[in-house]
Amino acid sequence: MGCVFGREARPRSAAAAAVPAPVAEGKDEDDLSSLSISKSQSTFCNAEGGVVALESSRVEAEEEDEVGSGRAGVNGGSDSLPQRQRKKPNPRLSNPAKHVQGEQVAAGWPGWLAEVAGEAIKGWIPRRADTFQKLDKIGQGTYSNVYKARDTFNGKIVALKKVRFDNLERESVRFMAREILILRRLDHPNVVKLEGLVTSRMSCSLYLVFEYMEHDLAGLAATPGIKFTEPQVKCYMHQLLSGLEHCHRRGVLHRDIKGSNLLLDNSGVLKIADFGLASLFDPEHKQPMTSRVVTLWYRAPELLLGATHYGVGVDLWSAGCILAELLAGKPIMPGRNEVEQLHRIFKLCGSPSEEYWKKSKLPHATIFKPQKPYKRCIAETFKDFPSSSLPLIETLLAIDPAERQTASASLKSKFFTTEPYACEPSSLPKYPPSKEMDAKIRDEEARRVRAPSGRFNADGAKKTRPRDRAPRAMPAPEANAELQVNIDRRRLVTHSNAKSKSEKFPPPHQDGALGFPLGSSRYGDHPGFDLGDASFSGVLPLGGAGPTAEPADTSRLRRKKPPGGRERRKGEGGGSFQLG
Ligand SMILES: Nc1ncnc2c1ncn2[C@@H]1O[C@H](COP(=O)(O)OP(=O)(O)OP(=O)(O)O)[C@@H](O)[C@H]1O
Repeated sequence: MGCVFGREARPRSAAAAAVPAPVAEGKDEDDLSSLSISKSQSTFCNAEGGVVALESSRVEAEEEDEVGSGRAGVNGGSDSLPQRQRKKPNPRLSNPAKHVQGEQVAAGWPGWLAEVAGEAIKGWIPRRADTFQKLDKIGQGTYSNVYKARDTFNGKIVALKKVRFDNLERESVRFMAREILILRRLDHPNVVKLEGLVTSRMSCSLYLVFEYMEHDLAGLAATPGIKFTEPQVKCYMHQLLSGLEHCHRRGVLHRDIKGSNLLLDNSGVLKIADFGLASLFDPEHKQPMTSRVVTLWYRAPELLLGATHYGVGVDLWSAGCILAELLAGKPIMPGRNEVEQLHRIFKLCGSPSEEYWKKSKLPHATIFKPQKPYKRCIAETFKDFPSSSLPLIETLLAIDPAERQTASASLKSKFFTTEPYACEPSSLPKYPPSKEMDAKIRDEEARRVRAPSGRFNADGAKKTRPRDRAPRAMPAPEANAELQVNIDRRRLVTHSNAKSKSEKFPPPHQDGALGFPLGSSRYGDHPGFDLGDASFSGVLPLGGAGPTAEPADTSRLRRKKPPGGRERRKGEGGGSFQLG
């Protein structure tokens, strides 16, 4: 598909004349070989010696000034940013001047990208597409496909995340630019590294180049026969919290911590990935943010209650859910919708104190406040967990985000300082491929094998009962709710449909984990939560409650399926093929 967005910016510099037009207009976007760029542009965009290196060393110096703190307040607590960092312009809003755009186009970037996302690509040069050999499709996200590929320069295996811009809306491009800017800010062994970008002037897609990671924690945890020991859980959690500590120190909230976004390589190293929902935050200069983030099962109560000023606590809540999930062997609060999710939270963690209801002034407090308070029962529920894990779970799953520990403080907790200690990542077992996608394929395969003896739908497909399906966490229904165009679009949708927020989630029959009882955990059984409690009668408010509390983002959802139908599954599509 050719570009329909914007005009190709005319290079102004003399160097621009040396940049030939690409030859690939109209070719299949999936085919990297269709992109052709001149030799003069073939420098790898890993311009670590340029802007990235400068940024990196500056932030590093700032990070050293940081003092890890104690509590994660609703606006980031004491995990605050140093003064110098705060003075930087908001990269979400700034874009280089026109002459810089011209230079970027001269360097090989497409005009549509330089025009809208100039700040994100600043100092980088696009990598030639034909220097990668695509090997396999390894993942599918809400707005991207992820491929395993070989870098033909050095033979290194990488992951290429292809972001499509089907209709090339500026806001979608800006949104992706935010992810790139955030990734460029981060540099830590437990955070996935953006190694470069691949694009062409005419193609309407962009490839993000990442180091390749063999597994993700959700896939691994769902692999039959894999049970994590206490030292292994400590090892994963230590890495997760170290990565989060780094993100938070650099002013980044991830806002979608869950197992499938925690990637693992064959040496046992865990890296936080998928910064598509991440946001920059500055506790000193509060900006309202959307509360419609984080996959439901890992979503903090303040978000469910509509908070628009929140901080690092939202990621730490998710980390608490993951810790308990790793020990329990299954998700601990698999709610079907926001009402049920909040109910599960209150039943396990207790309902908020009167003081919290008063001080927090959360938008949905009046709707969700239970008629009678719930008592906290984490210790009883998880009585068979290792005892040193309980204080950490207690603090990470604190209802009041001000009482939730920061990542830095969590890393100093008894959980990590008492025996048995975390094992070394390199001592973790070597697992077969185990992405969440592999787990889904395995489930589908198992269903297919069972199909002959089962009942069939009218269309001949085997009916599946909820308990046949593997648990699957529902992603946040929106991604870029802070972007005005999406806010406006959602307002329109809201007013025309007048649907409740929960209706935007996949209906119950699409979710395999519904009513999943909390039983038979690795560390003993704990009761499922009875949801038939008359004292909790939350009704979700209708949309239109304000710009940051709107229903599903349509642009991100729309991108979920590529035009033209069925996705190739892992292993399909003919093995290795040369791209260039
Ligand atoms: N560096 C990597 N190495 C290997 N696999 C990866 C890598 N990055 C992503 N993947 C795989 O691709 C999947 C989708 O990637 P990612 O989560 O970044 O995309 P997304 O479109 O932002 O997804 P989501 O819908 O979850 O927001 C991941 O769950 C993972 O299995």
